[in-house]
Amino acid sequence: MVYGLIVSGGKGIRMGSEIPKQFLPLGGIPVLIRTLMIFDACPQVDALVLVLPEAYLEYFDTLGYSPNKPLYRVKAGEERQDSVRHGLELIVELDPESLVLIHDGVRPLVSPEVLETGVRLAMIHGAAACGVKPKDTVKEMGSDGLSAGTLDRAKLFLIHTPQVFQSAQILSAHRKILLEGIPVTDDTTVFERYYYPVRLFEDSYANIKITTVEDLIMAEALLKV
Ligand SMILES: Nc1ccn([C@@H]2O[C@H](COP(=O)(O)OP(=O)(O)OP(=O)(O)O)[C@@H](O)[C@H]2O)c(=O)n1
Ligand SMILES: C[C@](O)(CO)[C@H](O)COP(=O)(O)O
Repeated sequence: MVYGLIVSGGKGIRMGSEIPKQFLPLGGIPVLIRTLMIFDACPQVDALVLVLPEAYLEYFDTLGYSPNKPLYRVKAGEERQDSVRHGLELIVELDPESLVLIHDGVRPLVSPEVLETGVRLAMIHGAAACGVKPKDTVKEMGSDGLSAGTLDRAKLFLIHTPQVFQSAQILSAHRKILLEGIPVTDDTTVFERYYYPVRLFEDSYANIKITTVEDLIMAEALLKV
């Protein structure tokens, strides 16, 4: 089995909207529903696990979308890594041999090709994640606000989601990092700490994470391309 784990349990503090950003309309359709529709239409994905804030577990029904694939709802945790772990616990209980595509619910412009490539590469290499090369020069900045060198762009990769793993391995890695008390913002960081390097592959620059108001404006524009 291949599961799509869509983490949508955040508060969207940086967006500053009344409802969490995953429920805001993008071209008339809530951000999260756009993301779910792409996973629901993906032939490589068998079932969906959706992580939601506790207060929005039932609110989801009011959005009027019922996917064709089985959809399981899971309560979010305090941080993203807790939400991911909650989803993985259910997935491993359902099928310990499965693959999982972990994806931010607030990346509604992900392409079907990236889902397909992620699954294919994870089947070959064990784990795969998409991202893009930086377009800007990247500086290090000291705590004094002064420049402290320039990083070699050729060696840098800005990581996106989906990130694809064997469900049991990534759950075990998440449990270990929790015990170590290390905070993380993405799952490749967790995986490579206890297993092996992740196969990286290029994504579209359009697969943005909707974080602040500017991102919503950009996403609206990208929908028209
Ligand atoms: N406790 C959390 C925190 C985040 N997420 C999800 O992880 C993805 C990426 O997180 P981010 O953009 O940081 O979302 P928020 O945490 O909602 O944003 P903010 O930090 O501005 O509050 C989002 O789909 C978000 O809903 C989650 O499932 N559970
Ligand atoms: C997982 C992620 O989307 C990869 O770009 C990102 O790390 C999430 O970070 P955030 O701090 O939770 O926005």
